[in-house]
Amino acid sequence: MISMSLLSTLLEAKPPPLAASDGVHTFTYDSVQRRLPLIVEAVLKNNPSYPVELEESLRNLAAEIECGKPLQALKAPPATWAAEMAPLLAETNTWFTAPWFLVENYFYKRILELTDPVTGGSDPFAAQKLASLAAAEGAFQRMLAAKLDTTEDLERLVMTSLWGNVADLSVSAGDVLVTPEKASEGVDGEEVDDMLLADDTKALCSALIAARSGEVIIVLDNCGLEFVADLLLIDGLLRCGQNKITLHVKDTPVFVSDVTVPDIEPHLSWLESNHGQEMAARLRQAFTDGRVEVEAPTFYTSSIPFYEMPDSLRTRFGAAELVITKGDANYRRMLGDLHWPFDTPFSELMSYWPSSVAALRTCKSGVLVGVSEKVTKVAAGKHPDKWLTGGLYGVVQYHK
Ligand SMILES: O=P(O)(O)OC[C@H]1O[C@](O)(CO)[C@@H](O)[C@@H]1O
Repeated sequence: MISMSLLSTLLEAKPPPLAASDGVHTFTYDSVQRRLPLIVEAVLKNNPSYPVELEESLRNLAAEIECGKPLQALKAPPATWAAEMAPLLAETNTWFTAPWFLVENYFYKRILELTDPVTGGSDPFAAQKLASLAAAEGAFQRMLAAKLDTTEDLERLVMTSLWGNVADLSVSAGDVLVTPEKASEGVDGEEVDDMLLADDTKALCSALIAARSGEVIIVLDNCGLEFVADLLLIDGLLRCGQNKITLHVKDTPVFVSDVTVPDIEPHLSWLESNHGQEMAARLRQAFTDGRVEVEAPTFYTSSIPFYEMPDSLRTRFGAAELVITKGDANYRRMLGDLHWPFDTPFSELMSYWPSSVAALRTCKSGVLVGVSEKVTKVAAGKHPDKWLTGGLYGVVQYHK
């Protein structure tokens, strides 16, 4: 049942959004001031054929961010962006004072604004995405050895998809992360239970089984190991008789490694060249006969929170039995990227969602809900610097 009123009540005491101005020692500040310029550097390094003028304009963008200059209007803003930016421009917000979620999404629009006219719309992160896929090889072979391509044990597949989210290029500022092993360890590893701050896996798997005759929408996140792990889950669901799965991907490159439509085929071919031929054949068949479809709503490259989703998306979600969102940035969008107290109940906040919904996410930002103080204390005690933002811990959260 949709309850906007509960959310409205919670939003009356709306916590502030995360922003770099939270403090120079925060992860958020570091993300903007140091890591966004590094992402620009990685684009330059991975695109050696860019003309000198483009290199210079990208370097200027990095310099603008580093010293927290005021945000500028986008040159040809996509539909919603003019409205998203207007109040911030009116108040002369800077890279540091504007809400972090907007700043990050805006950053990728600024990159494309520079690269698209010169490259005809080539993905500036294409080389990094391919490198991350190549780096997934060892983990994928371990997943095959663990028979994840034949199991119907949804809990294992959900865990694998969750831990696939560890490998993320925007967190590592564009370098391939060195820990894809984590995803395959996550398959069976005993220590994994300790690494889950919230675990609704069983409820989610029951919901998946109950949803078999309907549609499941999966809001994808990263290319490389994460999407490979997601494909294992998708294949497993199909083998369990799932009638329809719709993949929601980004309409334009964002957060370095997020899946866009052109990224899908290289992943299927990669499976074929890496001992995953049978799985790839099953997936190709499902794409052909329409059991798997792909949609790329422009909403996902806006900075708008899910609770303000357009009616078109609300209707899409409402028609599905279950929506699964992957990754940290989608989690932040679900929660408006606000400083909610960590023990705010997930289900209460998600009461606005028009269907059942689950979040599979490793913790890579200061946004977290649905976790008791006791649990956060233990995690913070063990890994004071990393527990909240280092991708060490994960959550599987489900709202019916
Ligand atoms: O790929 P994911 O899991 O969405 O993570 C991306 C995360 O990385 C970051 O870029 C880290 O700064 C966050 O903004 C974002 O939440």
